[in-house]
Amino acid sequence: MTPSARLAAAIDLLAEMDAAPRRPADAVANSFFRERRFIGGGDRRAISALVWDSLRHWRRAAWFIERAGGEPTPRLRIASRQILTGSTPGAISQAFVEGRFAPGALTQNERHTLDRIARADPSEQQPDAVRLEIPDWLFPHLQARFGADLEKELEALGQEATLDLRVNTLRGDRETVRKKLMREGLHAEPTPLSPWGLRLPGRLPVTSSAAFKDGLVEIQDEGSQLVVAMLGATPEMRVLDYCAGAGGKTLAIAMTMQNRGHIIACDVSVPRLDGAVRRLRRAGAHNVERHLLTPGDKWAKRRAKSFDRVLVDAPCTGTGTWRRNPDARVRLEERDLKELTVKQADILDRAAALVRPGGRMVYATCSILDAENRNQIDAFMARNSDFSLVAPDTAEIPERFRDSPILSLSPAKDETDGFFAAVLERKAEPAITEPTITEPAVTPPEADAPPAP
Ligand SMILES: C[S@@+](CC[C@H](N)C(=O)[O-])C[C@H]1O[C@@H](n2cnc3c(N)ncnc32)[C@H](O)[C@@H]1O
Repeated sequence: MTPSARLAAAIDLLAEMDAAPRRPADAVANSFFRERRFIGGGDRRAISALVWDSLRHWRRAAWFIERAGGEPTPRLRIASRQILTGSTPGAISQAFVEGRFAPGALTQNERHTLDRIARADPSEQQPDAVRLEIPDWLFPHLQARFGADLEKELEALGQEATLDLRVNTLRGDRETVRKKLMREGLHAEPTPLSPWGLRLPGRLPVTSSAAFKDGLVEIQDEGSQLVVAMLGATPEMRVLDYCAGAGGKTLAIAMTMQNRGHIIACDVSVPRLDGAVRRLRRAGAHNVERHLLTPGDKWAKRRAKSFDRVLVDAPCTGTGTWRRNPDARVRLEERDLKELTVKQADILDRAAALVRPGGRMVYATCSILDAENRNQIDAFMARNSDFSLVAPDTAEIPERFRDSPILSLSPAKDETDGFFAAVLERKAEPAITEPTITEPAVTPPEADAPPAP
Protein backbone atom coordinates (compact mmCIF):
# COMPACT_ATOMS: atom_id res chain seq x y z
CA MET A 1 0.00 0.00 0.00
CA THR A 2 1.15 3.55 -0.64
CA PRO A 3 1.47 5.94 2.34
CA SER A 4 -1.70 7.66 1.08
CA ALA A 5 -3.60 4.36 1.00
CA ARG A 6 -2.50 3.61 4.57
CA LEU A 7 -3.66 7.08 5.64
CA ALA A 8 -7.02 6.53 3.96
CA ALA A 9 -7.46 3.16 5.71
CA ALA A 10 -6.49 4.66 9.11
CA ILE A 11 -9.07 7.43 8.63
CA ASP A 12 -11.75 4.88 7.68
CA LEU A 13 -10.93 2.78 10.74
CA LEU A 14 -11.11 5.81 13.06
CA ALA A 15 -14.47 6.70 11.50
CA GLU A 16 -15.75 3.18 12.24
CA MET A 17 -14.59 3.57 15.85
CA ASP A 18 -16.43 6.91 16.09
CA ALA A 19 -19.57 5.23 14.80
CA ALA A 20 -19.44 2.58 17.58
CA PRO A 21 -18.40 4.62 20.63
CA ARG A 22 -19.22 1.89 23.20
CA ARG A 23 -17.36 -0.87 21.35
CA PRO A 24 -13.70 -1.50 22.27
CA ALA A 25 -11.32 -0.21 19.58
CA ASP A 26 -9.56 -3.55 19.12
CA ALA A 27 -12.90 -5.28 18.43
CA VAL A 28 -13.70 -2.65 15.78
CA ALA A 29 -10.22 -3.04 14.28
CA ASN A 30 -10.53 -6.85 14.17
CA SER A 31 -13.80 -6.62 12.21
CA PHE A 32 -12.33 -3.90 9.96
CA PHE A 33 -9.34 -6.04 8.95
CA ARG A 34 -11.43 -9.22 8.68
CA GLU A 35 -13.56 -7.48 6.05
CA ARG A 36 -10.39 -6.34 4.20
CA ARG A 37 -8.32 -9.49 4.03
CA PHE A 38 -6.40 -8.03 1.08
CA ILE A 39 -4.50 -5.77 3.52
CA GLY A 40 -1.22 -7.53 4.35
CA GLY A 41 0.47 -7.83 7.76
CA GLY A 42 2.94 -4.92 7.31
CA ASP A 43 0.18 -2.57 6.15
CA ARG A 44 -2.08 -3.64 9.02
CA ARG A 45 0.63 -2.83 11.50
CA ALA A 46 1.28 0.58 9.89
CA ILE A 47 -2.44 1.43 9.82
CA SER A 48 -2.92 0.28 13.42
CA ALA A 49 0.11 2.33 14.51
CA LEU A 50 -1.46 5.50 13.03
CA VAL A 51 -4.82 4.77 14.65
CA TRP A 52 -3.43 3.82 18.06
CA ASP A 53 -1.22 6.91 18.08
CA SER A 54 -4.34 8.96 17.46
CA LEU A 55 -6.20 7.16 20.28
CA ARG A 56 -3.31 7.80 22.69
CA HIS A 57 -3.38 11.54 21.91
CA TRP A 58 -7.13 11.98 21.56
CA ARG A 59 -7.78 14.89 23.92
CA ARG A 60 -4.61 16.81 23.08
CA ALA A 61 -5.26 16.56 19.34
CA ALA A 62 -8.91 17.60 19.77
CA TRP A 63 -7.80 20.55 21.92
CA PHE A 64 -5.38 21.83 19.24
CA ILE A 65 -7.89 21.31 16.43
CA GLU A 66 -10.70 23.10 18.25
CA ARG A 67 -8.40 25.99 19.24
CA ALA A 68 -7.54 26.32 15.56
CA GLY A 69 -11.26 26.57 14.70
CA GLY A 70 -11.64 23.03 13.29
CA GLU A 71 -13.73 19.95 14.08
CA PRO A 72 -11.86 16.89 15.43
CA THR A 73 -12.82 14.64 12.51
CA PRO A 74 -10.82 11.45 11.87
CA ARG A 75 -9.03 13.22 8.98
CA LEU A 76 -7.94 16.16 11.11
CA ARG A 77 -7.04 13.96 14.09
CA ILE A 78 -4.64 11.96 11.95
CA ALA A 79 -3.27 15.00 10.10
CA SER A 80 -2.85 17.13 13.25
CA ARG A 81 -0.83 14.36 14.93
CA GLN A 82 1.56 14.52 12.00
CA ILE A 83 1.93 18.29 12.41
CA LEU A 84 2.40 17.95 16.17
CA THR A 85 5.13 15.37 15.63
CA GLY A 86 7.12 17.57 13.25
CA SER A 87 5.61 17.21 9.79
CA THR A 88 4.68 20.31 7.76
CA PRO A 89 1.29 21.22 6.27
CA GLY A 90 2.95 21.03 2.82
CA ALA A 91 4.14 17.45 3.35
CA ILE A 92 0.70 16.46 4.65
CA SER A 93 -1.00 17.95 1.58
CA GLN A 94 1.15 15.68 -0.59
CA ALA A 95 -0.20 12.58 1.20
CA PHE A 96 -3.84 13.77 1.13
CA VAL A 97 -4.37 13.22 -2.60
CA GLU A 98 -7.28 12.18 -4.77
CA GLY A 99 -7.55 8.58 -5.95
CA ARG A 100 -9.35 5.31 -5.34
CA PHE A 101 -7.09 4.29 -2.46
CA ALA A 102 -6.31 7.75 -1.07
CA PRO A 103 -7.94 10.03 1.51
CA GLY A 104 -8.82 12.81 -0.96
CA ALA A 105 -7.32 16.30 -1.00
CA LEU A 106 -7.49 18.52 2.11
CA THR A 107 -10.33 21.04 2.00
CA GLN A 108 -9.57 24.73 2.38
CA ASN A 109 -10.90 24.67 5.97
CA GLU A 110 -8.74 21.67 6.84
CA ARG A 111 -5.65 23.39 5.41
CA HIS A 112 -6.37 26.57 7.45
CA THR A 113 -6.82 24.51 10.62
CA LEU A 114 -3.55 22.64 10.05
CA ASP A 115 -1.70 25.91 9.27
CA ARG A 116 -2.95 27.40 12.55
CA ILE A 117 -1.90 24.29 14.49
CA ALA A 118 1.56 24.47 12.89
CA ARG A 119 1.88 28.09 14.09
CA ALA A 120 0.44 27.45 17.59
CA ASP A 121 2.64 28.04 20.60
CA PRO A 122 3.52 24.52 21.78
CA SER A 123 4.17 25.76 25.32
CA GLU A 124 0.60 27.03 25.69
CA GLN A 125 -0.84 25.47 28.84
CA GLN A 126 -3.55 22.88 28.32
CA PRO A 127 -6.00 21.98 31.10
CA ASP A 128 -4.53 19.16 33.25
CA ALA A 129 -7.12 16.57 32.22
CA VAL A 130 -6.44 17.32 28.52
CA ARG A 131 -2.68 17.14 28.94
CA LEU A 132 -2.99 13.84 30.84
CA GLU A 133 -5.51 12.40 28.36
CA ILE A 134 -8.28 11.65 30.86
CA PRO A 135 -11.94 12.66 31.11
CA ASP A 136 -12.41 15.78 33.30
CA TRP A 137 -14.56 13.97 35.90
CA LEU A 138 -11.82 11.39 36.50
CA PHE A 139 -9.08 13.87 37.34
CA PRO A 140 -9.89 14.19 41.12
CA HIS A 141 -10.15 10.38 41.45
CA LEU A 142 -6.69 9.88 39.98
CA GLN A 143 -5.21 12.77 41.90
CA ALA A 144 -6.50 11.18 45.11
CA ARG A 145 -5.01 7.83 44.10
CA PHE A 146 -1.54 8.91 42.91
CA GLY A 147 -0.91 12.30 44.57
CA ALA A 148 2.56 13.55 43.60
CA ASP A 149 3.06 10.58 41.22
CA LEU A 150 0.02 11.42 39.10
CA GLU A 151 1.93 12.76 36.06
CA LYS A 152 4.46 9.94 36.13
CA GLU A 153 1.79 7.25 36.39
CA LEU A 154 -0.44 8.69 33.67
CA GLU A 155 2.57 9.15 31.41
CA ALA A 156 3.38 5.43 31.91
CA LEU A 157 -0.28 4.50 31.29
CA GLY A 158 -0.08 6.36 27.98
CA GLN A 159 2.84 4.26 26.69
CA GLU A 160 2.57 1.04 24.74
CA ALA A 161 2.72 -2.01 27.03
CA THR A 162 5.22 -4.83 26.81
CA LEU A 163 3.79 -8.22 25.89
CA ASP A 164 3.85 -10.54 28.90
CA LEU A 165 3.46 -14.29 28.68
CA ARG A 166 2.86 -16.83 31.42
CA VAL A 167 4.72 -20.07 31.03
CA ASN A 168 2.40 -23.01 31.58
CA THR A 169 4.48 -25.09 33.99
CA LEU A 170 2.11 -28.03 33.36
CA ARG A 171 3.90 -28.22 29.99
CA GLY A 172 7.45 -27.03 30.71
CA ASP A 173 9.65 -24.86 32.91
CA ARG A 174 10.34 -21.18 32.23
CA GLU A 175 13.86 -21.55 30.87
CA THR A 176 13.03 -24.44 28.52
CA VAL A 177 10.04 -22.55 27.15
CA ARG A 178 12.10 -19.36 26.79
CA LYS A 179 14.61 -21.26 24.64
CA LYS A 180 11.81 -22.75 22.52
CA LEU A 181 10.42 -19.27 21.89
CA MET A 182 13.90 -18.04 21.01
CA ARG A 183 14.19 -20.75 18.35
CA GLU A 184 10.99 -19.30 16.85
CA GLY A 185 12.54 -15.82 16.75
CA LEU A 186 10.74 -14.57 19.87
CA HIS A 187 13.34 -13.21 22.28
CA ALA A 188 11.70 -13.09 25.68
CA GLU A 189 13.23 -12.25 29.06
CA PRO A 190 12.04 -13.48 32.48
CA THR A 191 9.73 -10.98 34.17
CA PRO A 192 11.08 -9.51 37.41
CA LEU A 193 8.05 -10.14 39.65
CA SER A 194 6.25 -13.29 38.51
CA PRO A 195 8.09 -16.62 38.67
CA TRP A 196 6.17 -17.80 35.57
CA GLY A 197 6.45 -14.68 33.40
CA LEU A 198 8.31 -13.96 30.17
CA ARG A 199 8.41 -10.49 28.61
CA LEU A 200 8.57 -9.52 24.95
CA PRO A 201 9.28 -5.94 23.93
CA GLY A 202 5.92 -5.22 22.24
CA ARG A 203 3.22 -6.54 19.90
CA LEU A 204 4.65 -9.68 18.30
CA PRO A 205 2.82 -12.53 16.55
CA VAL A 206 2.95 -14.89 19.56
CA THR A 207 -0.36 -16.60 18.84
CA SER A 208 0.98 -18.05 15.59
CA SER A 209 4.02 -19.60 17.34
CA ALA A 210 4.20 -23.35 18.02
CA ALA A 211 4.89 -22.59 21.71
CA PHE A 212 1.53 -20.84 21.99
CA LYS A 213 -0.40 -23.40 19.92
CA ASP A 214 1.04 -26.24 22.05
CA GLY A 215 -0.13 -24.55 25.26
CA LEU A 216 3.36 -23.75 26.57
CA VAL A 217 2.50 -20.07 27.04
CA GLU A 218 -0.54 -17.87 27.53
CA ILE A 219 -0.67 -14.11 27.03
CA GLN A 220 -1.12 -12.67 30.52
CA ASP A 221 0.15 -9.47 32.09
CA GLU A 222 2.61 -9.98 34.92
CA GLY A 223 0.23 -8.18 37.30
CA SER A 224 -2.50 -10.68 36.50
CA GLN A 225 -0.09 -13.54 37.26
CA LEU A 226 0.64 -12.05 40.68
CA VAL A 227 -3.08 -11.86 41.46
CA VAL A 228 -3.21 -15.64 40.98
CA ALA A 229 -0.15 -16.06 43.18
CA MET A 230 -1.97 -14.06 45.91
CA LEU A 231 -4.69 -16.72 45.95
CA GLY A 232 -2.23 -19.35 47.17
CA ALA A 233 -4.20 -22.28 45.71
CA THR A 234 -2.57 -25.66 46.33
CA PRO A 235 -3.20 -29.11 44.77
CA GLU A 236 -5.61 -30.49 47.34
CA MET A 237 -7.98 -27.50 47.44
CA ARG A 238 -11.51 -26.73 46.22
CA VAL A 239 -11.27 -23.42 44.41
CA LEU A 240 -13.91 -21.14 42.91
CA ASP A 241 -13.07 -18.62 40.18
CA TYR A 242 -16.25 -16.56 40.53
CA CYS A 243 -15.81 -14.16 37.57
CA ALA A 244 -13.82 -16.50 35.36
CA GLY A 245 -14.66 -14.99 31.97
CA ALA A 246 -12.75 -16.91 29.29
CA GLY A 247 -10.54 -18.43 31.95
CA GLY A 248 -7.35 -16.33 31.87
CA LYS A 249 -6.80 -16.71 35.61
CA THR A 250 -8.49 -20.13 35.82
CA LEU A 251 -5.71 -21.53 33.65
CA ALA A 252 -3.06 -20.07 35.93
CA ILE A 253 -4.85 -21.42 39.02
CA ALA A 254 -4.99 -24.92 37.46
CA MET A 255 -1.25 -24.62 36.94
CA THR A 256 -0.54 -23.63 40.57
CA MET A 257 -2.66 -26.62 41.66
CA GLN A 258 -0.62 -28.93 39.40
CA ASN A 259 -3.84 -29.98 37.70
CA ARG A 260 -5.13 -31.54 40.93
CA GLY A 261 -7.92 -30.64 43.39
CA HIS A 262 -11.04 -29.08 41.90
CA ILE A 263 -11.70 -25.68 40.31
CA ILE A 264 -15.11 -24.32 39.38
CA ALA A 265 -15.03 -21.48 36.86
CA CYS A 266 -18.22 -19.38 37.00
CA ASP A 267 -19.47 -16.45 35.02
CA VAL A 268 -22.74 -14.87 33.93
CA SER A 269 -21.68 -14.80 30.27
CA VAL A 270 -22.12 -17.87 28.05
CA PRO A 271 -19.76 -16.67 25.26
CA ARG A 272 -17.03 -15.93 27.79
CA LEU A 273 -17.32 -19.29 29.53
CA ASP A 274 -17.41 -20.99 26.13
CA GLY A 275 -14.22 -19.14 25.24
CA ALA A 276 -12.49 -20.97 28.09
CA VAL A 277 -13.01 -24.45 26.59
CA ARG A 278 -10.39 -24.23 23.86
CA ARG A 279 -7.88 -22.52 26.16
CA LEU A 280 -8.28 -25.15 28.90
CA ARG A 281 -7.75 -27.90 26.36
CA ARG A 282 -4.67 -26.22 24.89
CA ALA A 283 -3.16 -25.77 28.36
CA GLY A 284 -3.93 -29.39 29.33
CA ALA A 285 -5.93 -28.31 32.42
CA HIS A 286 -8.17 -31.21 33.55
CA ASN A 287 -9.33 -30.12 37.00
CA VAL A 288 -11.76 -27.40 35.90
CA GLU A 289 -15.56 -27.53 35.78
CA ARG A 290 -17.49 -24.58 34.31
CA HIS A 291 -20.74 -23.21 35.70
CA LEU A 292 -23.02 -20.52 34.31
CA LEU A 293 -24.48 -18.34 37.07
CA THR A 294 -28.13 -17.54 36.44
CA PRO A 295 -30.64 -15.52 38.49
CA GLY A 296 -32.42 -17.64 41.10
CA ASP A 297 -29.87 -20.45 40.66
CA LYS A 298 -29.78 -22.73 43.73
CA TRP A 299 -26.23 -23.75 42.86
CA ALA A 300 -24.56 -21.21 45.15
CA LYS A 301 -26.87 -21.93 48.08
CA ARG A 302 -25.96 -25.61 47.99
CA ARG A 303 -22.26 -24.78 48.06
CA ALA A 304 -22.35 -22.15 50.83
CA LYS A 305 -19.16 -22.02 52.91
CA SER A 306 -17.55 -24.86 50.97
CA PHE A 307 -14.55 -23.44 49.05
CA ASP A 308 -11.00 -23.19 50.35
CA ARG A 309 -10.25 -20.34 47.96
CA VAL A 310 -12.51 -17.97 46.03
CA LEU A 311 -11.20 -15.56 43.43
CA VAL A 312 -13.34 -12.54 42.57
CA ASP A 313 -11.78 -10.98 39.48
CA ALA A 314 -14.49 -8.36 39.37
CA PRO A 315 -15.84 -6.52 36.33
CA CYS A 316 -14.27 -3.06 36.54
CA THR A 317 -13.42 0.12 34.64
CA GLY A 318 -10.20 -1.47 33.33
CA THR A 319 -8.41 1.83 34.01
CA GLY A 320 -5.25 -0.15 34.83
CA THR A 321 -5.11 -1.48 31.26
CA TRP A 322 -5.06 1.86 29.44
CA ARG A 323 -1.59 1.05 28.03
CA ARG A 324 -3.31 -1.62 25.90
CA ASN A 325 -6.72 0.03 25.49
CA PRO A 326 -6.15 3.78 25.14
CA ASP A 327 -9.65 4.20 23.69
CA ALA A 328 -11.12 3.18 27.07
CA ARG A 329 -9.89 6.50 28.51
CA VAL A 330 -12.21 8.36 26.20
CA ARG A 331 -15.16 6.01 26.53
CA LEU A 332 -15.30 5.83 30.31
CA GLU A 333 -18.20 7.77 31.85
CA GLU A 334 -18.94 8.62 35.46
CA ARG A 335 -22.14 6.54 35.38
CA ASP A 336 -20.05 3.48 34.35
CA LEU A 337 -18.03 3.80 37.55
CA LYS A 338 -21.20 4.18 39.65
CA GLU A 339 -22.83 1.10 38.10
CA LEU A 340 -19.68 -0.97 38.46
CA THR A 341 -19.15 -0.17 42.13
CA VAL A 342 -22.71 -1.32 42.93
CA LYS A 343 -22.16 -4.53 40.95
CA GLN A 344 -18.78 -5.21 42.59
CA ALA A 345 -20.25 -4.91 46.11
CA ASP A 346 -23.04 -7.35 45.19
CA ILE A 347 -20.61 -9.85 43.64
CA LEU A 348 -18.31 -9.61 46.67
CA ASP A 349 -21.16 -10.47 49.06
CA ARG A 350 -22.38 -13.38 46.92
CA ALA A 351 -18.88 -14.81 46.51
CA ALA A 352 -18.06 -14.38 50.20
CA ALA A 353 -20.96 -16.68 51.12
CA LEU A 354 -19.11 -19.50 49.36
CA VAL A 355 -15.87 -19.26 51.36
CA ARG A 356 -15.45 -21.94 54.02
CA PRO A 357 -14.57 -20.92 57.58
CA GLY A 358 -10.81 -20.42 57.63
CA GLY A 359 -10.82 -20.15 53.81
CA ARG A 360 -9.75 -17.16 51.75
CA MET A 361 -11.19 -14.86 49.13
CA VAL A 362 -9.09 -12.66 46.84
CA TYR A 363 -10.85 -9.61 45.43
CA ALA A 364 -9.08 -8.25 42.36
CA THR A 365 -9.55 -5.60 39.69
CA CYS A 366 -7.50 -4.17 36.83
CA SER A 367 -8.54 -0.72 38.00
CA ILE A 368 -6.47 2.07 39.51
CA LEU A 369 -9.43 3.77 41.19
CA ASP A 370 -9.87 3.64 44.98
CA ALA A 371 -13.66 3.53 44.53
CA GLU A 372 -13.32 0.05 43.00
CA ASN A 373 -10.47 -1.12 45.20
CA ARG A 374 -9.63 0.00 48.71
CA ASN A 375 -13.05 1.60 49.31
CA GLN A 376 -14.80 -1.54 48.13
CA ILE A 377 -12.80 -3.66 50.62
CA ASP A 378 -13.38 -1.24 53.51
CA ALA A 379 -17.14 -1.30 52.84
CA PHE A 380 -17.15 -5.11 52.53
CA MET A 381 -15.39 -5.52 55.87
CA ALA A 382 -17.83 -3.12 57.52
CA ARG A 383 -20.67 -5.39 56.26
CA ASN A 384 -18.91 -8.70 57.03
CA SER A 385 -17.25 -8.84 60.40
CA ASP A 386 -16.20 -12.48 59.99
CA PHE A 387 -13.64 -11.56 57.29
CA SER A 388 -10.28 -9.95 57.92
CA LEU A 389 -7.37 -8.92 55.71
CA VAL A 390 -4.42 -11.33 55.83
CA ALA A 391 -0.99 -11.40 54.19
CA PRO A 392 -0.80 -13.85 51.25
CA ASP A 393 2.44 -15.33 52.51
CA THR A 394 2.96 -17.52 49.45
CA ALA A 395 6.39 -18.24 48.01
CA GLU A 396 5.41 -17.17 44.46
CA ILE A 397 4.96 -13.55 45.57
CA PRO A 398 8.12 -11.40 45.61
CA GLU A 399 9.26 -10.79 49.15
CA ARG A 400 8.45 -7.09 49.12
CA PHE A 401 4.72 -7.87 48.57
CA ARG A 402 4.48 -10.99 50.74
CA ASP A 403 3.63 -9.38 54.06
CA SER A 404 0.88 -7.09 52.84
CA PRO A 405 -2.73 -8.24 52.39
CA ILE A 406 -3.09 -5.69 49.60
CA LEU A 407 -1.27 -5.71 46.29
CA SER A 408 -1.48 -2.48 44.35
CA LEU A 409 0.51 -2.44 41.09
CA SER A 410 0.95 0.42 38.66
CA PRO A 411 2.82 0.86 35.36
CA ALA A 412 5.31 3.53 36.51
CA LYS A 413 6.10 1.84 39.83
CA ASP A 414 6.02 -1.83 38.80
CA GLU A 415 6.04 -1.89 34.98
CA THR A 416 2.83 -3.91 34.96
CA ASP A 417 -0.77 -2.97 34.22
CA GLY A 418 -2.56 -1.31 37.12
CA PHE A 419 -3.82 -4.16 39.33
CA PHE A 420 -5.35 -4.38 42.77
CA ALA A 421 -5.80 -7.49 44.90
CA ALA A 422 -6.83 -7.94 48.52
CA VAL A 423 -6.69 -11.21 50.46
CA LEU A 424 -9.55 -11.74 52.93
CA GLU A 425 -9.82 -14.67 55.29
CA ARG A 426 -13.04 -15.94 56.87
CA LYS A 427 -12.79 -16.56 60.60
CA ALA A 428 -12.50 -20.24 61.39
CA GLU A 429 -15.53 -21.54 63.28
CA PRO A 430 -14.73 -22.61 66.81
CA ALA A 431 -14.12 -26.34 66.85
CA ILE A 432 -17.18 -28.24 68.06
CA THR A 433 -16.06 -30.27 71.03
CA GLU A 434 -18.21 -32.84 72.79
CA PRO A 435 -19.51 -31.33 76.06
CA THR A 436 -17.83 -33.00 79.00
CA ILE A 437 -20.56 -34.65 80.93
CA THR A 438 -19.64 -35.20 84.55
CA GLU A 439 -21.41 -38.33 85.45
CA PRO A 440 -22.82 -38.30 88.97
CA ALA A 441 -20.92 -40.79 90.96
CA VAL A 442 -23.09 -43.81 91.25
CA THR A 443 -22.33 -45.97 94.10
CA PRO A 444 -23.37 -49.48 93.18
CA PRO A 445 -25.61 -50.91 95.73
CA GLU A 446 -23.78 -53.25 97.88
CA ALA A 447 -24.61 -56.76 97.08
CA ASP A 448 -25.99 -57.74 100.38
CA ALA A 449 -27.28 -54.45 101.59
CA PRO A 450 -30.76 -54.61 102.95
CA PRO A 451 -33.41 -53.01 100.71
CA ALA A 452 -34.23 -49.46 101.54
CA PRO A 453 -37.10 -49.22 103.90
C1 LIG B 1 -12.42 -8.90 34.69
S1 LIG B 1 -13.45 -9.97 33.84
C2 LIG B 1 -12.81 -11.55 34.27
C3 LIG B 1 -11.55 -11.91 33.55
C4 LIG B 1 -11.07 -13.32 33.81
N1 LIG B 1 -11.04 -13.64 35.23
C5 LIG B 1 -9.67 -13.54 33.24
O1 LIG B 1 -8.69 -13.59 34.00
O2 LIG B 1 -9.59 -13.68 32.03
C6 LIG B 1 -14.91 -9.92 34.80
C7 LIG B 1 -15.92 -11.00 34.50
O3 LIG B 1 -17.00 -10.87 35.42
C8 LIG B 1 -18.14 -11.36 34.79
N2 LIG B 1 -19.32 -10.92 35.56
C9 LIG B 1 -20.06 -9.81 35.44
N3 LIG B 1 -21.05 -9.79 36.33
C10 LIG B 1 -20.94 -10.92 37.06
C11 LIG B 1 -21.67 -11.48 38.14
N4 LIG B 1 -22.73 -10.87 38.66
N5 LIG B 1 -21.27 -12.67 38.65
C12 LIG B 1 -20.20 -13.31 38.14
N6 LIG B 1 -19.45 -12.82 37.11
C13 LIG B 1 -19.84 -11.64 36.58
C14 LIG B 1 -18.04 -10.82 33.38
O4 LIG B 1 -18.84 -11.56 32.48
C15 LIG B 1 -16.55 -10.94 33.11
O5 LIG B 1 -16.25 -12.13 32.43
